[in-house]
Amino acid sequence: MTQMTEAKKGNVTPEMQAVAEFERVDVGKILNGLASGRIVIPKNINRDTKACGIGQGLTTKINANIGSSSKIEDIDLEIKKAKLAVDFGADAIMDLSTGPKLLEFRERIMDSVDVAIGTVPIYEAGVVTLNKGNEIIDMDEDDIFNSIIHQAKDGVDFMTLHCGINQDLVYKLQEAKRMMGIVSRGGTFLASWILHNEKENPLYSNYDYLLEIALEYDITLSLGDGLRPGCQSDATDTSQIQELVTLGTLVKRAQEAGVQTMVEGPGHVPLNQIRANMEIQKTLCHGAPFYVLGPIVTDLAPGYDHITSAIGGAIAASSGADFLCYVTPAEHLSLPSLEDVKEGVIASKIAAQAADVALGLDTAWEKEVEMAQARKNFDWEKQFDLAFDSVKPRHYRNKCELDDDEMCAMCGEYCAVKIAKGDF
Ligand SMILES: C[C@H]1O[C@@H](n2cnc3c(N)ncnc32)[C@H](O)[C@@H]1O
Ligand SMILES: Cc1ncc(COP(=O)(O)O)c(N)n1
Ligand code: MET
Ligand code: SF4
Ligand SMILES: [Zn+2]
Repeated sequence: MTQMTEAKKGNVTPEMQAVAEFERVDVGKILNGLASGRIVIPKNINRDTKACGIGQGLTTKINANIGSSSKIEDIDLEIKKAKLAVDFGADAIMDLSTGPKLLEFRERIMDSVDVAIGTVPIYEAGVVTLNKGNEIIDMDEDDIFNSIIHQAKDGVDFMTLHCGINQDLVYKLQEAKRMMGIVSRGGTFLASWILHNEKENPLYSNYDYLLEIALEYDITLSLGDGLRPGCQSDATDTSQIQELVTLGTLVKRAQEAGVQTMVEGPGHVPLNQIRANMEIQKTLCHGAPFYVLGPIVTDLAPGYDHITSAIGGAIAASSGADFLCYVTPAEHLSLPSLEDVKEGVIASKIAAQAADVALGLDTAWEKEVEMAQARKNFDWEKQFDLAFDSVKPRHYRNKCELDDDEMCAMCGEYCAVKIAKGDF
């Protein structure tokens, strides 16, 4: 049973009901969205995950990535990051750990938050192989599928699976002479495996087996973009689009099988190409929810990539993307700190809300109206309460002590809002 197979039968699950109430839409809309593959609710049958709908007509959701790397492995810090991200409004957490203790990390992280948890099982397959003293290219098909099954049993709700990066596309990429080659970690694991073993990507050749596993546990597939562009000049190139065409065929097979499916997208994309990218994805991928990383709209701001991504994310979500993967100020430089996680989540929340306002969603507009009323009424506590970050604005407000609540230190006595209040 999956949320999708139930929806196809016309059965409303408690998760569909919860999503409808949260979004304040008719449950029939959620049912139809799930049945047609335009909405997903990532929730493994083995996990008590808070229901969260992602897709057409729903508010834009955001994901925060956390996890260890081979250079930094601190479980308590990663758990703090996961909790902080959820406190600041992350709808999902991806554990992207690749440190030697990744198995223990995933278990502890899954226990510490109740939002949907995503992973990239090929990382586990790779790290387990390395831990045995072998190279990543020595993985066999069983290693890959065993990681997927193991994580499915453990309750992982959605999985990034780079099913579209097949042998043909890897050879074509060698001819294409891209500026940045491959920047996807899972994508490089598989591409180098394909080249060295001269074999087809098992996630592509054994896709039907993958669908069987997903169906059994209700794993939401997040079809990975192994060939996403890693710089502005690689965006929307032949390799990226060829992979998307392949992903479109895989989406259709998953939807027919009753497996919930999203598609992952770029990456690094010039602002003027974002809308077209979203439209092409929706068309080629049969309306499946689109989960984008950024997009980063200029590569000249390392240290500020939460901003380059929020700009791209706002355009993306207002033109069709449904799920934004946060990017932190540490992107391209290091593992994020707690402060970086907070900034990444807030930047994504800004992008999501900006898009939802542009899309005319009632729930988004109501909050905007409430904030305007609080500003007009000089209700500072209400403003802090409505803010994505309630600490920072309070700190600014308190920097200058004022004996009058009806102004701030910007205009002081000449506060326009105060002067206008009686007359307008
Ligand atoms: C694909 C995306 O995942 C991010 N990413 C990869 N590994 C981690 C990690 N351990 N913690 C946080 N983010 C990570 C990259 O920075 C990129 O933005
Ligand atoms: C939106 C999105 N895209 C991709 C990945 C996986 O990362 P990678 O492809 O580098 O393994 C991810 N976690 N989220
Ligand atoms: C180019 S470094 C890898 C992560 C990167 N930001 C990306 O687009 O996927
Ligand atoms: S430069 Fe850093 S972020 Fe980019 S792929 Fe290499 S290790 Fe990952
Ligand atoms: Zn990048």
